[in-house]
Amino acid sequence: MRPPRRPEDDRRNDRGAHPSRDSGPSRDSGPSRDSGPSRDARPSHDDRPARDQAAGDRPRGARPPQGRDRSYQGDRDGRIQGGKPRNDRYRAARDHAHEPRPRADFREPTPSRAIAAELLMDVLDDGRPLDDAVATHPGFHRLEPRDRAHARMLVATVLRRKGEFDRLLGRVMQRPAPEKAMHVLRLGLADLRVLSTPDHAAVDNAVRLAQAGGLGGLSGLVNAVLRRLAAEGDQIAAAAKIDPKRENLPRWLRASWEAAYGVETTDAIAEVLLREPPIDLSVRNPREAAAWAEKLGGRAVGGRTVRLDRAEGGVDRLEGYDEGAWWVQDLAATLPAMLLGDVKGKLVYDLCAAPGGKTAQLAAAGAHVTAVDRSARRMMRLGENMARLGFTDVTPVTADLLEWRPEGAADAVLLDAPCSGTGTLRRRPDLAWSKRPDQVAELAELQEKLLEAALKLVKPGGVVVYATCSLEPSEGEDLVRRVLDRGFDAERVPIGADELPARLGVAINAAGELRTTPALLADAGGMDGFFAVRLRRRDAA
Ligand SMILES: C[S@@+](CC[C@H](N)C(=O)[O-])C[C@H]1O[C@@H](n2cnc3c(N)ncnc32)[C@H](O)[C@@H]1O
Repeated sequence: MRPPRRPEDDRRNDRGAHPSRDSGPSRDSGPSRDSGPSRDARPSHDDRPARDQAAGDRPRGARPPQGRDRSYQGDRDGRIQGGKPRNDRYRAARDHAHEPRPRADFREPTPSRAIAAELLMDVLDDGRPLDDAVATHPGFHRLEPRDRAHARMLVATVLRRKGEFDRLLGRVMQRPAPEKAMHVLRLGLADLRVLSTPDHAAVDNAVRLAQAGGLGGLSGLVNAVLRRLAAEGDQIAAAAKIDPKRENLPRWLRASWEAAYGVETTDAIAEVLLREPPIDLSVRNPREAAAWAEKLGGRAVGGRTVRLDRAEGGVDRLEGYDEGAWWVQDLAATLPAMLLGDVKGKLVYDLCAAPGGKTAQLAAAGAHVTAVDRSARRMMRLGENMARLGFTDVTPVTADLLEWRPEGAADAVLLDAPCSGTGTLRRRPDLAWSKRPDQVAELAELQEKLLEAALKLVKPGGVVVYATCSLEPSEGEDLVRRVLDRGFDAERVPIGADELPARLGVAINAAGELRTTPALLADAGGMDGFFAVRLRRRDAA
């Protein structure tokens, strides 16, 4: 079913803040999962070597570029079709992943669409993380806030629906168009099928966009394809059994989730991933969550979260931002720090801490926090965030956890390990098309080492909470089992439902670990997929 049309000719999405993790330097591009406690509107660059970044937790890794001439079909498993061998192209993209490249691929028909098309080229063709592409696109930042939000919404919609759109296009096109034209068509479908733009405006905009992109020779094709899909899209989708929740995940990801969670839950997750997520704010004083919800026109969910549908003009324009009353953090991302229990007055090592969402939680709870991260750039953000929030009892350390040797052990440790981020696809839909299974395996190796290092940094009898924002068991449940089976001097301390906010007890698995998925509390807007386990280092004999 298509959503009802809105009457405006060229509907601009009016969500002021598009939540995405570290989503670029404008204040109207809000952050998300644990984008850290600032307005979080900065590029998610970090300064690790390119190779590590590619394997890192955040969308650092350039995906294998897919070539502008890639076919519109058959890329759901991320395979490259034709062109240079994948590794060369991947390496090339990775080496240049952080270079801002001025785009001038499209002259503007409507500025937000031209920029959306260029961002799609950055992300899907050149393998750049969306947040980075947005952060470094000069034209994007020259747009009015409303147009920026619209451009982001268009890009996110295409990234969320790419599988479905490509199948639809495949039903009506005899052969693939050049990839640049495919982006124009995908944007047209975003308008037509999701964003409720009236048919004639959607088609017209796409034709003008094609012309503006030097694709004038294909404007007839764009016109014909989109007109046909405007008129018959629903019937064509039904006849071809194109089900959005089944089409929009790469095959390997779907297979991984079906194996871990079953088909029904995977469908439910996929369904949530189609929707724009809410903006979650963590309130400094959890007792004030309801009051802040009322002030900001949101609703209180979980322990300390205020959930907003939108933030007109950006989160940093909201009341409470300047005074540091809250920070942006997905509801699920608030849970791992809660598992440390009462940390007041304790020395806590927050490992892999930047940009500081969990550091802020620990500091707000009265812990003496040492926040360690190897990324100088992200640590700078952590420093800014702590300054805005007024937390003075945080000691920042820029260091590689695998080499860090503090003077003493901590009372408690939180390790929020770098991961594939597949739990955060609601806010970072580009990850679906950039992550690959071999990267997940590489990350699991790193996570194991980091967990072993973390266990050595807590006093005997102290607890370590290990967390990732991944839905892959290889970065969560399986990894912990492996580490414990190897005879590590640690044991799980099962999580109790009474330690979690209401309705989240269901997220505790049989081993007493936390496993959230985006389908949890779907009726209230869902949450990121997170894994967390609490381990106690055994007392020395
Ligand atoms: C999931 S993010 C942390 C998010 C953060 N805990 C928060 O709540 O805002 C993972 C972090 O791990 C850091 N990291 C990756 N490898 C590391 C290592 N070997 N040593 C220290 N930090 C590392 C990355 O720089 C990144 O900031």
